[in-house]
Amino acid sequence: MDAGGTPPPLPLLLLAAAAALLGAALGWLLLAWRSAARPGRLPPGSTGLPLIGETLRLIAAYKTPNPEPFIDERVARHGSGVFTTHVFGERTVFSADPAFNRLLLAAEGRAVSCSYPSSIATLLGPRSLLLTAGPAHKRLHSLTLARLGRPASPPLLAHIDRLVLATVRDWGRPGAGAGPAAVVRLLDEAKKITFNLTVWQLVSIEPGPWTESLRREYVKLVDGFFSIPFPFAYLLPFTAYGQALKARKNVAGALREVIRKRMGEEAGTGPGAGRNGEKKDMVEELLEAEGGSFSVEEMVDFCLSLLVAGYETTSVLMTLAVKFLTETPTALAQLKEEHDSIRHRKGKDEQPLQWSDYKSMPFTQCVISETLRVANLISGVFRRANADIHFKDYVIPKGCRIFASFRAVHLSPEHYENARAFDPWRWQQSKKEGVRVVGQDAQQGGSVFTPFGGGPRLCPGHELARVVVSVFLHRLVTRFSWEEAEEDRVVFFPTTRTLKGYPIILRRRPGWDV
Ligand code: HEM
Repeated sequence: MDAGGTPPPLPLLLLAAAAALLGAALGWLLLAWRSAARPGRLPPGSTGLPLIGETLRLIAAYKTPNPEPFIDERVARHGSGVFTTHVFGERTVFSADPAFNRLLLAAEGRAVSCSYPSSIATLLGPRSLLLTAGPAHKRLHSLTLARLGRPASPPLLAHIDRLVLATVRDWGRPGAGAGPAAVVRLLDEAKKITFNLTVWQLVSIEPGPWTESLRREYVKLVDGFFSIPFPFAYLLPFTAYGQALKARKNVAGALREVIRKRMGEEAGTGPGAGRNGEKKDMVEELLEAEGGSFSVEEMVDFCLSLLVAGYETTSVLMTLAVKFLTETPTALAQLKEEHDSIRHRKGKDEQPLQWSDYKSMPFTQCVISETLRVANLISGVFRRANADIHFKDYVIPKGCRIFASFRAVHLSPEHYENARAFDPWRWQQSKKEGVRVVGQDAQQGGSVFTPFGGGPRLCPGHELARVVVSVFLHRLVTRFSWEEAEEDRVVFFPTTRTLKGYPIILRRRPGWDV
């Protein structure tokens, strides 16, 4: 204001605003330059535009068929596999460096903690395994591993086989398609299998009207993870997030009812009612764990986190394995040979698969590893620094968000020859060289190849996912040949999947009628 109290003229205000904006932009540039130039400081980088940072560039890259340049260009520009950017409202250190990723995974719960946006945390529930930390996380994680880490258990393998067979038999039914051919959207079928399997593992309920109605609600809940969490969304049931909150309530309610009923039954039968002392499902495991100290709400959140964690990932893995095989006929032929020989050994009838059969699928394992490497279903994990982290010449300050990109490592020519091609035979080579290639492995293969993460949060479903996909491929390739019903492509935003769910035309193979 001037001495007379009259407001300054408009051009002056505009000038002042322009000066303020210029000042802010200069300050921004200076910060970005400082972060790029000073050793012993933040990793080099650019934080992009004020507020939105590089979010739009990241999203634009992931909306193309080839998102790699977003990371490639920054790694090349800054000459470092660890760089600073600003995405989704926050400054974030991005890591494309396997050594730093390894350090971050191992430091979970100490120097770093996993971090989810509050909108996702609300949908998961406060006691979800994905959100708990410290000793509570440790006991929940080992309980999960104890249950899921034994896919070799005969009842589980037999059940997976039964479930897959029931689904593929449906495809063979007259009416499922024209004549001997049926059109199926593979991703939808894979999701049905995955969901029904998880429900069975949790509460021993077979597919039927109850599981179908649970699944309908569950799908709305999962949609909420990728929607905009408007404030007071619970008052806005027409928004996707509002619907997801309502669906969460319904799914939790259905699980709560089953758990309460089981608590009543358990009180009548006493502990250890399962076969040979083996617990029949996850709820039985929880009811008896730690002297029965888990509350109903803890069990509900726990079951929900297992439903969420394995659903999309395993179903997309199944779908993309088939897509990549279809596009690589020599690999498909080799895979068929492997599975036909198992079937011939067992006879043509529907003898269930056994653990020894699973163990005689070495090429299938190569196909699964390669699909995981190329597809990067979990492209990386977010962590938050609990303390200043020193790596090379850099210091990542306490409180900073960090993204460990598995995708950048898996698709880097520095770590894999011809890294962007689907080549399942590369894993045969690595086996010859004595490199084991599963998640946690401390040897070379494991430290670079981390589709299932690592450290204290290593995916407890990693072996189970492999078994499910192997059984699925076995039943698919021994019974059917197929072709794409229409062109489909892999998309990466908001998650990796195929755009149309991969519709295929299936034909029963002669002599292997369903
Ligand atoms: C292709 C399939 C799968 C992939 C690629 C995958 C990947 C991952 C990754 C990368 C993590 C680590 C997250 C982090 O460090 O923050 C994780 C955690 C987890 N996964 Fe999986 N997963 C798959 C299948 C499954 C299945 C089938 C289940 C169970 C039914 C499962 C249950 C979990 C759980 C409960 C966690 C959380 C562990 C914790 O926070 O302690 N996953 N998964």
